[in-house]
Amino acid sequence: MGERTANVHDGDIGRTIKGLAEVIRGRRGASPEESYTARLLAGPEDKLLKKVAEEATEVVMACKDDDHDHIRYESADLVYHLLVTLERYGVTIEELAGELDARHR
Ligand SMILES: N=c1c2ncn([C@@H]3O[C@H](COP(=O)(O)OP(=O)(O)OP(=O)(O)O)[C@@H](O)[C@H]3O)c2ncn1[C@@H]1O[C@H](COP(=O)(O)O)[C@@H](O)[C@H]1O
Repeated sequence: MGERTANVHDGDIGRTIKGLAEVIRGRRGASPEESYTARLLAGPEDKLLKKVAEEATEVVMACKDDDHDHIRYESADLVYHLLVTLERYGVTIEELAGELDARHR
């Protein structure tokens, strides 16, 4: 975990998530040898779905340890794998935002 550190951020999570989703979309058709994301998008469905479950479990375990940095790190892994999942199954980031917005308006 230590090789990646938290950056101070301007708080525009929407821009960050959208940018990452665009990078992930751009990996469709990329070389699986060169891109982990391309492997998740084009490889066995179960490989991706197991990663989502595994990363969610890691977030839970970090919470049980009350380990702030680890929670942040594992949550980033989970969000990334969730975004890859949305891309693979054709759910856009705009649809996700619409779903969330509809719940608090
Ligand atoms: N945000 C991420 C990101 N978060 C986590 N990961 C990868 O997710 C994997 C999770 O780590 P694990 O230790 O659980 O798994 P592993 O042992 O490495 O791999 P497997 O067990 O799944 O085979 C690691 O390989 C991480 O590098 C990510 N890989 C890519 N991205 C983003 O995706 C972009 C495209 O990356 P490529 O995949 O290189 O095209 C990058 O620029 C990043 O912005």
